[in-house]
Formats: sequence, structure tokens, C-alpha cells
Amino acid sequence: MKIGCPKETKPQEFRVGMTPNGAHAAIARGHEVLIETNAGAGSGFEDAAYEAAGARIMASARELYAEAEMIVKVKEPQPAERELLRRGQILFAYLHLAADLDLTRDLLKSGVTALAYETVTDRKGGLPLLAPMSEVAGRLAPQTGSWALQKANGGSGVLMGGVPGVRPANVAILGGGVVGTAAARVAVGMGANVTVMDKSVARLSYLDDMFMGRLTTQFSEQAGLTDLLPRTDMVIGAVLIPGAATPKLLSRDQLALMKPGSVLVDVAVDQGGCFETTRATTHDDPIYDVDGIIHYCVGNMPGAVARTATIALNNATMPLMLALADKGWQRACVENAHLQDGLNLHDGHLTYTAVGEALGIETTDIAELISA
Ligand SMILES: NC(=O)C1=CN([C@@H]2O[C@H](COP(=O)(O)OP(=O)(O)OC[C@H]3O[C@@H](n4cnc5c(N)ncnc54)[C@H](O)[C@@H]3O)[C@@H](O)[C@H]2O)C=CC1
Ligand SMILES: CC(=O)C(=O)O
Repeated sequence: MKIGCPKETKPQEFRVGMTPNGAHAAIARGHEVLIETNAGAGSGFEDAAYEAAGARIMASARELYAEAEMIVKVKEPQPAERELLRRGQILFAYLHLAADLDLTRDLLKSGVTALAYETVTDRKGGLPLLAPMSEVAGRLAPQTGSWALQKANGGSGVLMGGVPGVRPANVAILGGGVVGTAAARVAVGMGANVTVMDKSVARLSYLDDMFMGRLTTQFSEQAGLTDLLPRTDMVIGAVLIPGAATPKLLSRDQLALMKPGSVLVDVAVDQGGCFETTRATTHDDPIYDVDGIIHYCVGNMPGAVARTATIALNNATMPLMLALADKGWQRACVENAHLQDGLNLHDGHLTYTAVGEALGIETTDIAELISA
């Protein structure tokens, strides 16, 4: 199969969908790999490294999209990229369709077969292609939030760990999954007082055991959050209902309960965000103020640490990318139900129920499309 990896075009997105090692593995199995020139440079992988692996460097995205049978990339195709996709082509990338009607419509119109990293599952009920980036974004969240807490950025001027005689920041984390746990680890490490809220008592119990008293767990419900907000300096949004639009857990009215200059970091922004006042921002201009509360809502946080993130992402995506290339999407999905969970769109049909529900679009059963 001809596998194409374009340069990312989302603002300040420095990750790349395939490393030279990934290219080498695909080429060793008889596939052809096309890399857009400079696609890997932001992650420290120069064209020469791909050429040494046997890949062909393409001068433009247009030429690459025209030739490739499968496009492997990081972020959802931006409007100009969507025009280059075509029926019969496989797209393997983060898509987060439930939060983006225009993207979904454009991809349906293109007829592409799209598998979303974030809905591929594993035997343990996890999301193995989302998890590595959740680890990265979770670790970044307290770090970025503490920067936003600084006065120069509009924050309240609270130091995460405090100092002897002055209390540390209070951090509330909504959702104790991969992002929430990674965020808790860093926030606790910075010396903050951390509370994690989740709907899953099993998850809270796991966190309680793991952190051995170094954080507080709290069942996620409105009354508890309302009670916590006046004492909270930073809220990190890390909730997920796989594939679906994120529930809004914090309303605009509730912002008035917080101290001026407190910070909201909505990591879940890519699925729509868990605060009513969330609007997606970019690394170019990451924060904004609503009613005196500083919001950070960047949908591609790991792009800021592209080298680490690209390698971590490729470690997870490469085996499935190779399965799609070796077998084609139909056989690969029939033989691997967890990969099949990644299928969101095929030939103008939406196949992912939670996305259909979020956007009011009818879905088609995958089984009908696979046997067709
Ligand atoms: N902005 C960015 O750059 C990135 C964003 N993400 C996003 O972060 C979000 C979280 O991802 P993960 O931690 O990997 O998901 P996860 O599935 O590991 O964790 C989600 C947690 O939310 C909990 N939850 C569900 N409903 C809840 C509610 N009403 N209240 C409290 N908790 C609730 C679940 O029980 C689960 O423990 C996703 O939207 C993901 O796409 C992930 C990586 C990068
Ligand atoms: C998960 C995701 O969308 C990202 O890492 O950018």
C-alpha cells in the first residue's frame, strides 16, 4: 500500500504522524511510504532520516494526497486538507468528530474511510491510541495552569506549592482517567492540594490507593463541585465519554463562585469541553478571560512537546497502521474488533453512534458496510 504522511497544518502543531522508524517498518513489509517535505522537522526528524529509511519525500501535500492510499497523520484534517481527501482513501488520525459538525460533514462528503485514534479500544476497556497523548496533556495541564496563575497572565498570583507559612494552590481535577491521573501526579509533585472528582467509584478507589493520602477523591456531582469552587485556584477538565460530546460540568454562573484570577484548563476541549465557557484556543493565543477567570483550552496540547509526543504516539499507532496497510481496512477491522471501534466514517456513511447522537446525523451499522 502507498502510505502518505503529510506535514501537520493546525497552528503550532509540530508532531508528525510517522517517525522514520515507522516508515522503515512499513517499507520492510513491502509498503511504499510518502512523506511531505519537512513533515517531521518540528519533532526533530529531518527529511534525510526518512530517505535513509527508504521513504520518498514529496514536495507538496497536494501531490502526497493524490498518490497515497492511506493518510496517516496526527490531527483532524484542516479545511484545506479536507479538499484533498477522496473516496477509497483511508484516513488514520485523531478526529474528535462529536465536537465538529463542519469537519464531519466535509469528511462524509469526501467519501474517505476514517479511523479515529481516540475511539480505538483495547481488551481492558482503555483507549490505547488516546492514552499516550492523554499522559502528555495530563502532565502538561498543571504546568500550563500554573503559568496562567501568574499575575502577568491575568492569574491570581498563587504559587502552586506555596511556601513555608503560605498555603499551596487548591487544584480540582474533573475526571480521574488517564489525563486526570497524570495531571494529579504533576500537581501533587508541585506541592498543590489536589482533589480528583469522577463518576466512577472504582476509579476513585484506585486513585486513593495509588496516591496513598496525597490527594482527596470526591464523587462527581454538582453540589460537591459548587462547594469546592470558592476554595479552588485551578480546575482541570479531564472528563471523557468515549466518542461523545463532553458533558458540561461547570456553568458560567458558577464562575462567580471562584476567586478572580483563578484558572480553568480544559483538556477535554477536543471533545467539546467540560466548561460552559470553553472555546477552543491555539498555542499561538492559548488563554482568554471570562468574568475574571482565566481559561486555557488548547485542543492539541501535546504539540507543544512534539518530540516526546510524536515518539509516544507512534509507539501506539504503528502496529495498527501496519495492520491497515497489510490487510486493508475491511480485513483489518474484521480481524480486530478493537480497531473496528476506531471506524467513524466510510464512503459517506457515519458509523459511530455517539458521534451521530451528538451531531444529529443518522449512523449506519459497520457490519452492513463491511459485508457490502
Ligand atoms: N487537549 C488535548 O491536547 C488533549 C485532550 N485529551 C482529551 O482529554 C479528555 C480525557 O481523556 P482521558 O483521560 O484519556 O479519558 P479517560 O477515559 O481515561 O478518562 C475520562 C474519565 O472521565 C470520567 N468521567 C466521565 N463522566 C464524568 C463526570 N460526569 N464527572 C467526572 N468524571 C467523569 C470517567 O469515569 C473517566 O475516568 C478527552 O476528551 C481526550 O480527548 C487527551 C489528550 C490531549
Ligand atoms: C488527543 C489529541 O487530539 C491530541 O493529542 O491532539
